[in-house]
Amino acid sequence: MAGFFKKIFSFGKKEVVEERVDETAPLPPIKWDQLDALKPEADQAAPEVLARDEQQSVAEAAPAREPALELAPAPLPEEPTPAPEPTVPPEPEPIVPTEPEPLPQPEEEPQPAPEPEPPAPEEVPPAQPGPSPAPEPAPEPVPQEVPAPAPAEPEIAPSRPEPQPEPAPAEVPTPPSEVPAETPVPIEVPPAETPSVEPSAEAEIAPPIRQPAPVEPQPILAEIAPEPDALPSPPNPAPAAGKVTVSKKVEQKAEPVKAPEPAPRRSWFQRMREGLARSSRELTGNIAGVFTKRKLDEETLLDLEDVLIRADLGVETALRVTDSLASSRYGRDVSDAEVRAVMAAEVEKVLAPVARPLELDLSHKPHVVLVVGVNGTGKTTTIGKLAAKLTDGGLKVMLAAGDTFRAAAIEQLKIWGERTKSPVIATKLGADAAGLAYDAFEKAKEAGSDVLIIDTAGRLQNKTELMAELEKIVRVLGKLDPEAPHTVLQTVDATTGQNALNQVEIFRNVAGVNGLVMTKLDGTARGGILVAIAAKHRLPVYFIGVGEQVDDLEPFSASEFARAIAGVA
Ligand SMILES: Nc1nc2c(ncn2[C@@H]2O[C@H](COP(=O)(O)OP(=O)(O)OP(=O)(O)O)[C@@H](O)[C@H]2O)c(=O)[nH]1
Repeated sequence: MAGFFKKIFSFGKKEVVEERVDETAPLPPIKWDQLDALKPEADQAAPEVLARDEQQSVAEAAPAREPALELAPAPLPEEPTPAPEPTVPPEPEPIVPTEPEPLPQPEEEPQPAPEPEPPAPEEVPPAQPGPSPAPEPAPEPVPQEVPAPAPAEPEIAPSRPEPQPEPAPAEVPTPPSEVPAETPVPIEVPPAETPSVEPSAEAEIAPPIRQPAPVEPQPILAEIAPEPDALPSPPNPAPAAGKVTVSKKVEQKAEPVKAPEPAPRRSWFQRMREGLARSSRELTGNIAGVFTKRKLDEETLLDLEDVLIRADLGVETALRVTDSLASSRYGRDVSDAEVRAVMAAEVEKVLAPVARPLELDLSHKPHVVLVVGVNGTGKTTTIGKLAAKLTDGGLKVMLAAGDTFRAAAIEQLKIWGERTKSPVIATKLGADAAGLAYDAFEKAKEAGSDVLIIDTAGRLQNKTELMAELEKIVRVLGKLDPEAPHTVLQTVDATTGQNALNQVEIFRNVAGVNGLVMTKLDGTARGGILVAIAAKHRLPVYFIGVGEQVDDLEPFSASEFARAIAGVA
């Protein structure tokens, strides 16, 4: 003590602070009376508050002790030091026993709590200043200012129930944005008053906290909204699926059928040239490649020979062209145009003998035309086209459905008969074709027909049966007229290439073919095969087919075909 007073008088106020730390052991007597007067309630509630604080949260207990420490400084130098001492021991003591206690405490307090709750809404206006958490710690640390905090304590209770009613109904619908504003309030409120209000307050406070939950159903409604949007959409797919798609398909199928109808406006020569354009482009292009800045020598001649053979013109025609070039232009510069001109001339020479018009001997009543050829080469179509020409020329025509193996072939011929106003003789499917030909010949005689055109099957799958059938037809017709059939036409599909040569060979031997119709010259790159067939078989080529329409059958012209395939104007 002596040292203590010495330092006070000698060093003054500054050193007083240092001495407090040094002399902690001996302390002046504490005026407990004054302290009790200052905080009558706090003394008793102190252990309870500590228990609450520890149980509820450490953060809450902290402010409760701080006021106790602040109470000590009130007596200035003497009290500050003792303050921490008494407060420190009570803290650990209540911790253990209070753990079970806090549970009953909230139960006891809630009973008085409900009482202030009802008045709470009435005191709402005054409570607003009170609800601030500040007053709660204030009463304990500042007993001198008791008047101000003292009333605040009773107000705190009502003020806390106040936020409860506020969030309950009114704030729930409000957006979650209000929740953060309220969150600070519940954080400060719970320490002292929550126990009394917890049962009801939590139940009521929960809703605002659960506000996001009620908000969630709203987005659910929003999700439901798009569904009804999908409902109105059905009207769109309905017309789209029912009308648009179907109409498109129909139009796509109808357009190509309607397209060929206006085709007749182009001349057959134009269609032939267009059809042979592929053959011509390939051929002339290759020729130009051979004769680009090159003199005519053995090598160029061999190259040209290869080009012509690959164009299906045949070896004979190719040699004719190269021999012609070598005899007149060997060793000289030759342009591709000159080569194409020579080629056109030589091809025309090959075709000219076979390019002959179809002659009908009407002394025969009827003149019998037997049409043969491999399936799909255009027999039935060619018969229809030919019947149209004959009927247009005033001739009386009868048709015979000799292809008894295909119902479609019979029906197709009947259609052509209706178009050309020509009667069609047909029998049941699978009947003897020779017997049908015999009956048709008799009926044509009886009807006084000028021409009888007989369709036949073209099944090369069974060549023996095919040959037997064709031979039988010819034999039966000969019984009625030794010279019948007077004309045997074979349809040759230009797209078949070299195989067409073999087909002509077969049918010529079996049926005595004496004339050809080259079909499908429109749009093929293998038109040169006609030259090869003409050169090899030397059979008359009466017509060429340049389309599927009734007027797409044209007389064959050697010069026009030669110029078209050679690319010569
Ligand atoms: N582009 C084009 N198509 C043709 C020509 N000639 C026939 N056609 C088509 O070729 C297909 C076959 O013709 P058809 O007359 O049935 O041939 P077919 O030899 O009678 O065939 P089968 O009845 O099976 O023996 C059909 O779709 C015809 O329209 C033609 O010159 N040019």
